[in-house]
Amino acid sequence: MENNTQTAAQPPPNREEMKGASGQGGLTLEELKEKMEIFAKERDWDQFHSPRNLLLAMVGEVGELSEIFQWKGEVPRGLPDWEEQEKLHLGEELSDVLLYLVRLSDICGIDLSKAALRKIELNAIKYPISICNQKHNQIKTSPLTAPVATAAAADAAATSTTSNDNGGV
Ligand SMILES: Nc1ccn([C@H]2C[C@H](O)[C@@H](COP(=O)(O)OP(=O)(O)OP(=O)(O)O)O2)c(=O)n1
Repeated sequence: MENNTQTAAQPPPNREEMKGASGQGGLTLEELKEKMEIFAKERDWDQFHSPRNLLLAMVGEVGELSEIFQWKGEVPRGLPDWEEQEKLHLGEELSDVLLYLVRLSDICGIDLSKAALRKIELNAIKYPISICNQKHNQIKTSPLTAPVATAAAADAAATSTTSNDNGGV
């Protein structure tokens, strides 16, 4: 998605208008799911929202999200040097990815809230705090020697049933 904020005929909704049914200024996944369902129904776009189409649309939006960071090098957390307009654009692309993900989950009959909570629990089992902290401390105190053997042992303990592809934890 290109930055729609410059071409939109309507002014953007204010904070009150953007509040969800929860009234907290934040939407639940369930509320997002319902909004996407209504959005598609009103336009008779249900017919296009097949699993494959939604997946491809989401991947396309991930590409657009990536373009924002492309060639920038690493950027500090909070993006302190970015213009407000760039951050607005980033929010739009993040939202496109989220909205397609929510819609894809719904169309596939997956309860995304439940699935995500379950996955967090699985992650915690796979990567126990004690082992992760132990490994980080070892790396901090002796970067060139001890970690090699002990980290391998920690990996083996943490990944006894599944592969460890988390990029270094
Ligand atoms: N068949 C469609 C088309 C769009 N959308 C919604 C979900 C996304 O949030 C947004 C995507 O709209 P566009 O396809 O127009 O993509 P962009 O907003 O990225 O615009 P562009 O591709 O012109 O940059 O609209 C949808 O639900 N179903």
